[in-house]
Amino acid sequence: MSVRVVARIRPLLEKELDKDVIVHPASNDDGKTSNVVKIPNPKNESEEFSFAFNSVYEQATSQEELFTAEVAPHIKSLFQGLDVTIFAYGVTGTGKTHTMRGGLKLADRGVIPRLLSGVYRRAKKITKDSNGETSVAVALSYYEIYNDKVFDLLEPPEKRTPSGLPLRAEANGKTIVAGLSERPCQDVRDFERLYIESNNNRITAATKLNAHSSRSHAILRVKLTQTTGDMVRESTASAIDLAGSEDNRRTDNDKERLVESAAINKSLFVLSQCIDAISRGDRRIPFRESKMTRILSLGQNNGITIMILNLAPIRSYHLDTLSSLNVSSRAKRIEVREIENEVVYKQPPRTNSGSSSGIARQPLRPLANAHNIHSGMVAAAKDKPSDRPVKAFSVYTDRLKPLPTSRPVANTTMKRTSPAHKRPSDSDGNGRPTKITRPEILRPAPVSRLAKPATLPSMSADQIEAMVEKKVSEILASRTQAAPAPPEINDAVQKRLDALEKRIEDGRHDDSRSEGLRFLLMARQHKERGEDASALKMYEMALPHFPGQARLLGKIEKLKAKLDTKREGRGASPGEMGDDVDERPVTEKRHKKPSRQTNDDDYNGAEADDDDESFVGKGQKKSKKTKAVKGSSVEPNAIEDGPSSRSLLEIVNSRDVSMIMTLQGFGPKKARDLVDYLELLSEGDGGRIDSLAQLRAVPGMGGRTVDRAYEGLSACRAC
Ligand SMILES: Nc1ncnc2c1ncn2[C@@H]1O[C@H](COP(=O)(O)OP(=O)(O)OP(=O)(O)O)[C@@H](O)[C@H]1O
Repeated sequence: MSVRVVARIRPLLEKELDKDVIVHPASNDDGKTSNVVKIPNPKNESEEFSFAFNSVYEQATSQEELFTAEVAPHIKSLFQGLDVTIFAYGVTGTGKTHTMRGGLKLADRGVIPRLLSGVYRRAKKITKDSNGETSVAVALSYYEIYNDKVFDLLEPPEKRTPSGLPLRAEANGKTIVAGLSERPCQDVRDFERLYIESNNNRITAATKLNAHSSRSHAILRVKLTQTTGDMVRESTASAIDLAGSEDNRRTDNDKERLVESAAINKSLFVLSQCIDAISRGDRRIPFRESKMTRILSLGQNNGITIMILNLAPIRSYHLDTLSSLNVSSRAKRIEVREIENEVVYKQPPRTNSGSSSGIARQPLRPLANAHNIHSGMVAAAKDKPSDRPVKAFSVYTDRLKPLPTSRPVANTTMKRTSPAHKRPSDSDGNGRPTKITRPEILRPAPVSRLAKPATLPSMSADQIEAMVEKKVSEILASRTQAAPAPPEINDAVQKRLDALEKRIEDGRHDDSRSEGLRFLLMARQHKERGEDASALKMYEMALPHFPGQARLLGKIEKLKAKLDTKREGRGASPGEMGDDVDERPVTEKRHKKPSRQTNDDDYNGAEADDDDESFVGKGQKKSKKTKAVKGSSVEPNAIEDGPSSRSLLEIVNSRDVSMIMTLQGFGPKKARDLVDYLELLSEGDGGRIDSLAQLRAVPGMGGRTVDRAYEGLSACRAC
């Protein structure tokens, strides 16, 4: 099934009462809320963009209504052995913490306390119905990712180490936090005490945009262990309150807040890149570029995933809201394998006779390694398809078109024709919203609070679902074939990188060494992707941790020479250097004499069996490199084909003003002018810009702007 994405629009806050409300759910003809969120086009207020979700919850939706509709149905699945992930996403101050945690009053309790109440209630029932044969144990872990470091929230802050806890990939593909504590929790009271206590350990601060802004991503992991005789099954519910993205032009953040904000924005940027890459069908998904995305592992985790997009309804959030609508509407296309966790036996494993349901099963593992356990009773129930959660695709989905040749068509018919017949479409294949002429008079807020799934009269939901799934598979398959393969890291190299990462995360090094090894790891990853300038930057950042290390110095010199040759060969500005753009940190560092003699053990341990040339798949790449160093005519297409160029052109061709404004050097005017130009183009030859050269030639653009935008993206990839 795909990730279920629902939007929740928060009510106006007291201080906002005179503000202009611009975000609202579309209404069906019967006056009920549809699954579409509408927001004006910032450059033409007479038009509205529409974004379709699996459900939309308007301002007056209560905590209970949201929980009952979106989370409660999955508690049963959790007990059937499926992992459930619920996460709140949105700009700062839009209600993520309110949704996930909520207030202390009964009616204000958010998803997390309600989830726990539901879990205990069901556990009690299961134990009672089985006459005590099945027991259910609940254990909690709770941690935050702050400035890309993981801290245990069940431990007091003074116990934190500055580098935080390491992540580790398990053999079953799950990413876990090594050394995280886990506390058994007997009942709701036990949970509430622990939860309130540990929330005090979470880092929040007052910002201009939110008086209690979460400065970290908080992840609560509820582990359920069901035991019946010698059979045990574990499943996990993860509830994640992401920190909100913030536009620092609006925050007046001080230095500390800015550092936090940069870490938050970077991880959310990586998340959006992951979502884009998955929805494009890319082979490489940049999960590893932030801890939050590694842990979330969107589309990699089995089970059920629900994304709650929190939205503020007012104008001051306009561009930020558009941007998060864009990202989240793409997330709907992410497929998650719905695999139940395996029954494990306390005694030597027996043959699993009950696995004929066609569900992909994981092999039996000994209890010590068991992650996911299931009671016999529940296992028996898995054959009943009716117990499975409702599929997210059931009625609404994006109207998918192949990327990105299509351009959005102004949809003027949707406004008044029966929405039951017209599938509201939020986007073209690129997640771009459909423009809809704005009604002259806005309808009053819909009477119904909860969005009901739309129905199509002539086809059953199953038929539609099958049709949509088929279409999606076809499109993804054709994209995979058509899309230029992103630079891939070959298996052998990936293994080495993983080994190095494991070594770092084993934590056998002091902080400085670990930090140095991390930079080496990143350097190698960049180098593998052909991003030499970024690799150089990382090697240079590793240098202070391995002072005087001759081979490291050698690598740095080699890379510098390579980049210099390229630059001279091309006679181009740094912005034209593709991923090899010169983004070196302060040069003095490089020439500084090392202050102490190095102990090279760690460095050699990390780099041991490979020098620059042998590291990368030997022979064939080597010849490419030689060419690259020598050639002035080398790779004129490397810039155009590089990942940063592709991202830049993709953002430009999205014609999304808010997205374009995220590019370095693009203010609102430049972004709007560019979109206008693209609109003009589309009347002629397709309306796309296919190369940086073409972008530079756009009237009023200027080569420098393109270079700056390019550099900004390259730096983002490097940071
Ligand atoms: N549905 C709602 N009903 C009533 N108040 C709400 C609702 N959603 C949010 N609020 C209020 O809006 C304010 C901001 O909400 P909250 O702190 O949850 O935002 P956030 O998205 O978690 O922000 P950040 O990312 O900065 O942590 C709070 O005062 C909260 O009580």
